[in-house]
Amino acid sequence: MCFSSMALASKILIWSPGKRKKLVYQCLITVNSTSEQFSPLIHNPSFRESSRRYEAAGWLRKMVGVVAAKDLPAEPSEEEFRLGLRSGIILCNVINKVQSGAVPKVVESPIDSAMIPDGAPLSAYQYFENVRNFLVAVQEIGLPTFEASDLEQGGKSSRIVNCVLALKSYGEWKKSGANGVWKFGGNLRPATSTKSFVRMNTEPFTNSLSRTSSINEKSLTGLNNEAESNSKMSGSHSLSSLVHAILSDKRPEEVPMLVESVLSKVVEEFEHRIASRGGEQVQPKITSRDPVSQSNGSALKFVMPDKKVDNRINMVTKKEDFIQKSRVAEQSRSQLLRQKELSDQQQRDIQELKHMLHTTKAGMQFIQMKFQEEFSNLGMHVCGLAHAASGYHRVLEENRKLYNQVQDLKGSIRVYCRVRPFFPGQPNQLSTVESIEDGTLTVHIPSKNGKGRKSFNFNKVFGPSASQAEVFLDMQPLIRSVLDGFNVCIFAYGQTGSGKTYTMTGPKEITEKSQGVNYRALSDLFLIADQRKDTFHYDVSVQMIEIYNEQVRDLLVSDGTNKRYPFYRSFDSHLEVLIWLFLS
Ligand SMILES: Nc1ncnc2c1ncn2[C@@H]1O[C@H](COP(=O)(O)OP(=O)(O)OP(=O)(O)O)[C@@H](O)[C@H]1O
Repeated sequence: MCFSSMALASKILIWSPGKRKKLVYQCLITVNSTSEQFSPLIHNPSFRESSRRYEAAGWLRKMVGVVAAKDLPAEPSEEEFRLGLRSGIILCNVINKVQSGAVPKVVESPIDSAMIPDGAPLSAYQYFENVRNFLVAVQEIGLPTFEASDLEQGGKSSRIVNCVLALKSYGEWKKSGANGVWKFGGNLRPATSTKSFVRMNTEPFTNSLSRTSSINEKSLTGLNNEAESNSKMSGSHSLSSLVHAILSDKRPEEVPMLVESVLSKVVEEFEHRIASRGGEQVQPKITSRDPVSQSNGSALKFVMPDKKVDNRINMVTKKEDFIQKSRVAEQSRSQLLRQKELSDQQQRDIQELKHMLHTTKAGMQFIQMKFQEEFSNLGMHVCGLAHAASGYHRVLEENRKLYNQVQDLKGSIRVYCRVRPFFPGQPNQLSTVESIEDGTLTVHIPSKNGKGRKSFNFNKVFGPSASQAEVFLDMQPLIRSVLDGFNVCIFAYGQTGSGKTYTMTGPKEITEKSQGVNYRALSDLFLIADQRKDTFHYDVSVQMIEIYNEQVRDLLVSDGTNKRYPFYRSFDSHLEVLIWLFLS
């Protein structure tokens, strides 16, 4: 086979939604061929290099036309060659002519790249898209590649030349009908670089991978079968040989799909291995026992740069672990901080509560002590009161006895005299009352020649100016004796119109001031009964009778049928008793 080496590369994007993290693993599969050496075209190195460069430049100019290739001289120096191709436009346009659509989009810069001094930064689009897409396309076809840095100052133009001549050879082979096995006789050097190229705009690329997977499965199966038979034939396990043997009779359009399907298998394997890293340490190497090679039946064997891949995976894993650990540590640190703050706050609260409890306890003890003190004082007061009450009752009893003794001493029968004033209309008439001195009333008797007079003694004599209140004041002590169990009788007598009713009841229109003895006596009795209600209970009843013509009549009988009282008492006929009070 013609290739001394072939580099296949792909970038695997693994989306880990749980960790919200995008991990990019780069996988390089280098397939080393059996060392098949090709004879150099020309033994003089410098001549050989320049003639090859001229050949490459001439072919490129021919392919794009001299106008488009104005920056690329026909026989360029190494620098001219490099500068002419630096923008990647010529390379992309040429490869598109060799294989239509190899670079889907060529970025044409309005800036003249020739005007850009060497070392000046090119447009990012030109640099990354054009050159990179060209290199990806070259890889996909299976041609030798170069480094993007080879287009910069100090880069190796020989690798660019080699790539261009390989592209030329491939183009001529296709033009001739793609019969037989395509051979390239260029001076190829093994691709030692581990750099890979990824077509810009990776999304469509990955979409195409998934879209063509079913087709590629079939192709891959066929590829494996063919590879197996080829490997038997050659007796070698060179993947390069096998791949090229298979690719040789494939149409160029199918090649990228086949390569993609191989890469998709690699991606699956990597995903599988990355996933299996969660539970156990990674099985580092993809060998012939790995699922990819086994499922393919596997004459197709990938000899991977396991150590590098594993190292990178380990590094990424370690980095992940480190990030994860530092995040966990950060979280636990902040959690600890929060817990500490919470704990401090709780400690402060506890101290405050303890202080409050202590204060409340002291307050309660003080209140309890005060309460006990007041309780004992109250007990003493109650005892004193009880003692005083018993003493009071004793004193009250003595007082009552003394009071009633005084009443007795004053006389159990008392006689009072009240002189009525003249009626209105008799102011000029002479009064028979000569004088009133204490209990003595002196009256004039005209029949005895102006000398006739007579004195009468009473307990007390009330003159015409005496008020109702003054009259009652002398009777009040006797009425109060009723509440101590003494019987009292008050009655009035006198001739008609002398003022009995007025004294005992009051005038026709009674006011508080003109109330007579009956009203005042009853009010006084009820007042004292109310004052003594906690000590004594009194029942009060009233009876009103009339004695007239030696007949006693009950004045409170409402139906009037039996007004006559059932008993008779003999009174002097000239006495008229208005009110008989029974008080108990
Ligand atoms: N101290 C007094 N001050 C003013 N007016 C009085 C006084 N005493 C009696 N009177 C008046 O004298 C009149 C006769 O009094 P009263 O009716 O009390 O006499 P009496 O003795 O009850 O008569 P009788 O025996 O006919 O019932 C009444 O108009 C009364 O208002």
